[in-house]
Amino acid sequence: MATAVVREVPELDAAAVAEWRAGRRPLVELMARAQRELGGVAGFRLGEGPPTVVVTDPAAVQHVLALHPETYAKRSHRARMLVGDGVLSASGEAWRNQRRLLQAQFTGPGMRRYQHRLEAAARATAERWAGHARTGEPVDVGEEMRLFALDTVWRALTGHPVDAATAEQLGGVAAVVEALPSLPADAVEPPPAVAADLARIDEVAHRAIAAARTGEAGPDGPGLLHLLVEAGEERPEYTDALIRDELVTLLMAGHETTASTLTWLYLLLDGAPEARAWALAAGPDGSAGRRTAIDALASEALRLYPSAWMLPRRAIVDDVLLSHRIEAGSDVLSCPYLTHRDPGLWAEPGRFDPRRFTEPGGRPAQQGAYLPFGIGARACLGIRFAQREMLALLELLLPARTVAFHGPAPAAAFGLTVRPAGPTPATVG
Ligand code: HEM
Repeated sequence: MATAVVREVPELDAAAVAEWRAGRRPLVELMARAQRELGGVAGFRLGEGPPTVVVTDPAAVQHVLALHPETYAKRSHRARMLVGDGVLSASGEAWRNQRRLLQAQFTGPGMRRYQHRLEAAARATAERWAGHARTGEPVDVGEEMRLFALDTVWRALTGHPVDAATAEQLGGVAAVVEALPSLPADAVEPPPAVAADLARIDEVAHRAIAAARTGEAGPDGPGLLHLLVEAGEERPEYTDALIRDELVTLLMAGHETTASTLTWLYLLLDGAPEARAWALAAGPDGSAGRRTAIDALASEALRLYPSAWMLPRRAIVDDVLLSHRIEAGSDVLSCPYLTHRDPGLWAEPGRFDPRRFTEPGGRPAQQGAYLPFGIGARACLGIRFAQREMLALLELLLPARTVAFHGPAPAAAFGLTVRPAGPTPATVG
């Protein structure tokens, strides 16, 4: 039987890495160069030890994330400062149990319970935008979307709409998410500004936990937080610390991502007004045709700007990945952002065209070629939640309101998520 030849991962040379370091450019640029020059499994060395491996080939992405999660362990070192032992960063048996408890809330009957809360949050935003349109006062679209996404997840968690003071305090989540990637990899203590934000977030979390324990359920019935508090009554592992971590995890994973996707979508529509017209022409209000088209708008925004643009893992044993030798200890970085823009997979990858998601053959058939929500056991827990909340909002806003940005779209900032690097002021019409 023929044995496949196993070779080393091709690597950028030290000069390329030194040039990148000297330019103080974001990591995504070095990753993009590795992919461009060396292909879908490519490496570079950032220090002593094994190389960092960038994985963009769909079959390799599938291997790492979906087929061999036990070989490629999730690495959430920096995120842990914010989300502690929550389901996003937990591992092994603890992760399995935590995921099982939450999973039911995000599928079938659980999701049905939250549907009208998503819709209520969407209506509240649509009403606010109607006010902005009347007064003509400028809005920051990114901030508006953050408020919407926060309100949605807060209603799911607590049963109550988010109040202004809580929303203000939780602004720290965005600040922490922004600050974390620039901390040294071995940082144990957060710097003072991050520590202050974390303290404010903790205060909100502990207040919400106390309210879930003693207070009344919200007007929409109990929230997900009540479920966690109840779990704490029966299962010793659900301490207040873990309930806090789970709450902050859901707040972070569940609002930064959706908010930046919606903001990117509006920025992209600004450059492609025909796409909005196409979606509105796909069917009347509330029709299946309109919904499919709106989903396609969101899918295409997530192709160009997948909020979780990089999915880091660490090889915990030696492996062979598409005939490349992977050494135990290597950082293996899947990168939906680069896979989604690979010209070998996508026609005219830089162009915003939602029809890719509605027309036959519009997108690559390979698994692993499109993964804004990740793939495999650690894929996003909130896929349906995110899709439904975005649909609920866009069904109301797209036909009713126009958005005129006051300047060109900001560049992308690649932190834990990919966000617009600056404010996004606009007038709503
Ligand atoms: C457009 C919006 C969203 C995007 C693009 C997104 C993307 C992702 C991705 C790519 C992962 C996998 C990370 C990895 O493999 O390392 C993930 C995990 C996760 N997401 Fe989302 N997400 C979104 C919205 C949400 C929402 C609304 C929630 C909850 C309300 C949520 C909760 C989670 C959780 C808890 C995990 C960790 C799952 C685990 O490790 O078992 N996400 N998300």
